[in-house]
Amino acid sequence: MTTATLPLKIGPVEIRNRVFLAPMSGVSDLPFRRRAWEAGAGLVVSEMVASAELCNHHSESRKRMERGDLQTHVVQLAGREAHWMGEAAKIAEAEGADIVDINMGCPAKKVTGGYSGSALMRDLDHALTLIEATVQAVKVPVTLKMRLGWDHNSINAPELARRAVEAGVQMITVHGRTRCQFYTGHADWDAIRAVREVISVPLVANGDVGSAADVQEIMQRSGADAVMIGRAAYGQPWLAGQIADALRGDVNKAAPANLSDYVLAHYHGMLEHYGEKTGVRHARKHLGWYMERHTADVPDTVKKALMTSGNAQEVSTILADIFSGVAPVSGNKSLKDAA
Ligand SMILES: Cc1cc2nc3c(=O)[nH]c(=O)nc-3n(C[C@H](O)[C@H](O)[C@H](O)COP(=O)(O)O)c2cc1C
Repeated sequence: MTTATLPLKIGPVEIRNRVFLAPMSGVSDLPFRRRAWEAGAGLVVSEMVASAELCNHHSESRKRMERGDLQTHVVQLAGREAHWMGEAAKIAEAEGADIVDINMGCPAKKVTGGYSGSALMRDLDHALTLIEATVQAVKVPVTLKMRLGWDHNSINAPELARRAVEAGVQMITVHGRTRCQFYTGHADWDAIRAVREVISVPLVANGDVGSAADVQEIMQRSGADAVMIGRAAYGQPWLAGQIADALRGDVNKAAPANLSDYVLAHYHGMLEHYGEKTGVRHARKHLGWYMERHTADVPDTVKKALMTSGNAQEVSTILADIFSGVAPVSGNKSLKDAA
């Protein structure tokens, strides 16, 4: 038993344990979050939703923030203008968000080029206008996810976290890399502690966590209250729940007993969520990750058929073939983006 298995409160929201699934654009859609939640993740967070697009009725933005039957729903917003952040937060709250999270960590040029995501860490006064607008717009708790800073010469996560909490933010997540590192090197778990020292609201540590031992170590080194897991969950959406089980000393109930049924259910969940045409394409990266993680000897011709077929029935048949009798492998490595 470690603190990672204890419940946590964010405002009025009860969080059942402290091992969370990270928001991942193009990955943590509703079908994936549902899998992670059912396996016992303490919290799951939507893909980032662009605030201006959401306000301008983009159907894709709505889809990214669907709640489905999730018990606790966190919608992450990205943006660069206070007005749109406030308006988008109101929409998210009206659509059932229990928590609104703000993204100040995304390093993608498409996002930072628009002065949102981690680019906001270069101008904290401006970042604060977005935070204040979001906090003032909604009654639900607002949380914030960030990196350590823009680069190693500008580590300002502690200052941003302190100012955000003063403005009313109720939980801070820190990915232990700078924006300029993108995903290179190793996340600096010790550096997150500087944020711990200036805030008393829950702190979530993130970056390169893939096992129960990692969870214990990052919490100990950073002083964080909880942990967020991203890429290590590729091909094993149950990972956060499995780690929470392990830390509780429970028999592992999170990993699927039958991988073939599990992958097929995830696949059909994606087809239902996106519609068949988009779903077939969107599912490919997940199917690639399942294969990479759990199978060793799938012939290239079969892989190719799986990754190129536009026929959902054909793909289902191949999947049943590949995964029947295969036992899930618990791995702690972060797989590369297949997309
Ligand atoms: C494909 C991908 C998409 C991501 N999308 C988001 C996002 O929408 N919002 C966000 O705050 N972070 C996003 N991240 C960052 C992750 O939440 C996390 O901070 C990062 O991957 C480090 O954690 P990890 O080492 O456990 O993967 C994304 C990361 C990846 C790999």
